[in-house]
Amino acid sequence: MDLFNDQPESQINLLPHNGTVHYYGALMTQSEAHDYLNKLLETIAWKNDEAIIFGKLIITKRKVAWYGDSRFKYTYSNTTKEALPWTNELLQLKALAEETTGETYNSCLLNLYHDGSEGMAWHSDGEKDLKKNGAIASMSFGAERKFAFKSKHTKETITTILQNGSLLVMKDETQTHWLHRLPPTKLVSKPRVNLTFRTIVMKEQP
Ligand SMILES: O=C(O)CCC(=O)C(=O)O
Ligand SMILES: [Fe+2]
Repeated sequence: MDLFNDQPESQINLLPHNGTVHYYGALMTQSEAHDYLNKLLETIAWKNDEAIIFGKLIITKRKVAWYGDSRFKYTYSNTTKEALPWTNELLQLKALAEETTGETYNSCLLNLYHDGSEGMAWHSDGEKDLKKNGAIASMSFGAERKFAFKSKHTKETITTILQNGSLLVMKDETQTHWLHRLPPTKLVSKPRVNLTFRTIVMKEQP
């Protein structure tokens, strides 16, 4: 809480217009967050990500994993992934994200950045399998990294720092009007794991 502002940090919208982003800061002690980082590094089925960009198969250094309520299929960057069943830690963290944000989620995309040389380029999470304007809850473990938003219209940018054990939520029209990215940095040599809890819309799945 800031002395000159009686709103708790989590109620402040980081975006000036056309979307809502709340940052809750760390939801647990640094040592609890560290234990989660180690557990996630050990128990998640990490794989290098594959994307088809301009018809070319790209394999990223960053690792990813995809978990969900049932064996959801999820398509992004022209590749389709099938969700694995929740682990104990993911169920605990999903419950914490749901309780804190007052929303529910049915799936989680995980990213492992081995060090600051790995990041994620400007994008928005507007895939058609996602609930339109649904909340996306982003939890971070390990190295602190900068996270940035850029308006698709005015190009203004907003930057924040995602701490170990922290939660940020993006909702309303954020994905329609803003891009976000995780910039690479030479200042970070430790790993970071990010979890984004999402809502996939149930469709007829083969
Ligand atoms: O690592 C992060 O904080 C962002 C991840 C992200 O934007 C995504 O998975 O869509
Ligand atoms: Fe994203």
